[in-house]
Amino acid sequence: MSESIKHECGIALIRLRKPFQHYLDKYNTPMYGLNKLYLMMEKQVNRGQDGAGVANIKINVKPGSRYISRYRSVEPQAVADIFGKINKKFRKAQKLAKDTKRETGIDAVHDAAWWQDNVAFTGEVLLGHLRYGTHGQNEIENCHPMLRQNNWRSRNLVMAGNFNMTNVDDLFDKLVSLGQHPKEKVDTVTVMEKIGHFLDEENQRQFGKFKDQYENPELSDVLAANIDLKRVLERSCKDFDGGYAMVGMTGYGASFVARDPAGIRPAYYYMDEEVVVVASEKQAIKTSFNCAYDQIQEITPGHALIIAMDGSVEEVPFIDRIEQKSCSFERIYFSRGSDPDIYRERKKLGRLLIPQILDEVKQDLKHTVFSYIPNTAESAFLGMIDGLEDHLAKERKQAIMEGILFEDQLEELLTFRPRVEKLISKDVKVRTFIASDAMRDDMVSHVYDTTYEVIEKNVDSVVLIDDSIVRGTTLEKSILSLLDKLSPKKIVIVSSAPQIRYPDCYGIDMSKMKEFVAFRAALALLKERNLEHILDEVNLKCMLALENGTASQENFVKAIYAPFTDQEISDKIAEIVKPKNLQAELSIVYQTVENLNIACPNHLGDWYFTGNFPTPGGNQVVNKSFVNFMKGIEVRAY
Ligand SMILES: NC(=O)CC[C@H](N)C(=O)O
Repeated sequence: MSESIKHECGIALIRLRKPFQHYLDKYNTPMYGLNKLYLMMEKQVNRGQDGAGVANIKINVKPGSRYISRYRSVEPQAVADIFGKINKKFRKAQKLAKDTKRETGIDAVHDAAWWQDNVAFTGEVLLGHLRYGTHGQNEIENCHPMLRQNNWRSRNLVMAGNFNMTNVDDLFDKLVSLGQHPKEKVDTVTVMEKIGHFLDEENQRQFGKFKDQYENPELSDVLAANIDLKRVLERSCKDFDGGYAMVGMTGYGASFVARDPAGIRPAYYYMDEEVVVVASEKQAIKTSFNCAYDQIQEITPGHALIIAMDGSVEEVPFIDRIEQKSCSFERIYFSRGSDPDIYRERKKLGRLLIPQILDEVKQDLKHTVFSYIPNTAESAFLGMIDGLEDHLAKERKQAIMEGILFEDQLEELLTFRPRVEKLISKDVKVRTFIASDAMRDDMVSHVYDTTYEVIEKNVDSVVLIDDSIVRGTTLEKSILSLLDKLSPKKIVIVSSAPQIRYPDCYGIDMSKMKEFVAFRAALALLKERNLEHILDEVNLKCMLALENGTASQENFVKAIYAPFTDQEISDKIAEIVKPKNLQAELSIVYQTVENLNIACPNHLGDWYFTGNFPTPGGNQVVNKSFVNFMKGIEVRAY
């Protein structure tokens, strides 16, 4: 994407199912799990750049030894920073292990017990998280995994998630009404405290059951063997409204990953005899464990994958499912495009745009050059070119069938290829020099480089595909002017995603209406057509509904867009982003929602395009977001 919508988060969980000695013997390193975790995290840095964190639990430790380790970082290269520290620790430990051998004769280097007794991060359960915050600042305290500690092993909880709750304020109030005094309002803490509260209760319940049968020191193991995590999740998550893939590790080594009932946020898992792993993206699992794609399963929405202390696994329902609406933005943009399904879907998105594009260039392929915004739009671009080839094949077939061609015409018809050029490349280095003064816009325009001399001036049209257009600022401030320097007759900007009209509230940090160029277009059209009273009407409805607690029943903001066709909004967007001195004609083509649903049939969550929120809390957020806009308040609406 030429302008980034803010990313979300990524999770990675590994459970080593065999004794630690197995990995030490087989892979000849005490860092087998850590190395895999590192890989899974590096393969998901696309999901969050604010910070990262890892935590580790050792399952069999004597009282008095540490069994939870954690590192977090908000450095620019957070994952490398964390693993750099861990590696340093292990280098030191290797040395210590060799010294131990020399001094005592014990072969510490190859002894799992030695490693687990002496070195942190040698536990069997490993959790990694990449963060792009939707709540709270980008600070180390807000980085996951978060800890809820207790002297009872089975009451400890370590949590991380890719999530956003629409009702986190209500959840917080509930904690207070339970008599708690939370030390923070950060959403991860709130969610963890909620789950932690019911974990405590479950501990108490089991304690009550067994306290007469066992001596207290034995109870720790008895509790661990009997805690019912499904029950804990059922009780704690029932009033969550949001999108989530929440990972929890307990102090005794059992872990879980709970996925929201509409399957909004992604979560995949793989297991074999050695490991159980969970990640936000299939590709991270595939590359890290070299398994086959069909061995990687999706966690069923409304279900939790529970990995018991003994390494056994079950996938259990913990909340009633609602209509599945998995986030389509994962497919369009967020997730890595090297996942074969996502790659195919992105190509299809490009291909489905062909009829609209041909209309824009009046079928004149001889004078049209196709290109793309580098990186993320590449697959959609390839699909678009496939679509053009199909279109040409059809034309050839028709002409041949009609049989009215002269030899030179036939020659031309058979040899014609779509004109594909790389017109724009990204010059990443320029970014670091961007200053916050009057030079900024000029500097921004140099983040991209253009290729000259491939466009026939004032004759050719340029079709440029991007994966989405949120604010339109990069188009306005750099891309359009750059393209215009090539002097095309017309510029057609194509978005492989539909118009972004509504905020997200399920994990993507995109919550302010004013930021969306589609919203600005609707505002401009309302003004032009003397329909501005609609703004006040919607505002009143939203405010009333928010006041009397019915705001989650309906998305009133849809009325803002209702008077206009998609085309009218697209045309207005083109006007808004058009730099004043642009010579070329400009139009913008957006994917239709119907075609998006065709291209990504298993990811029908499209609330940011349609306003159809999958949970009631979504309506509440969009209504509030609108009221905030009208009041001129620039805060997140959840
Ligand atoms: N994008 C996310 O999933 C963010 C997780 C969580 N809401 C946070 O802000 O830390």
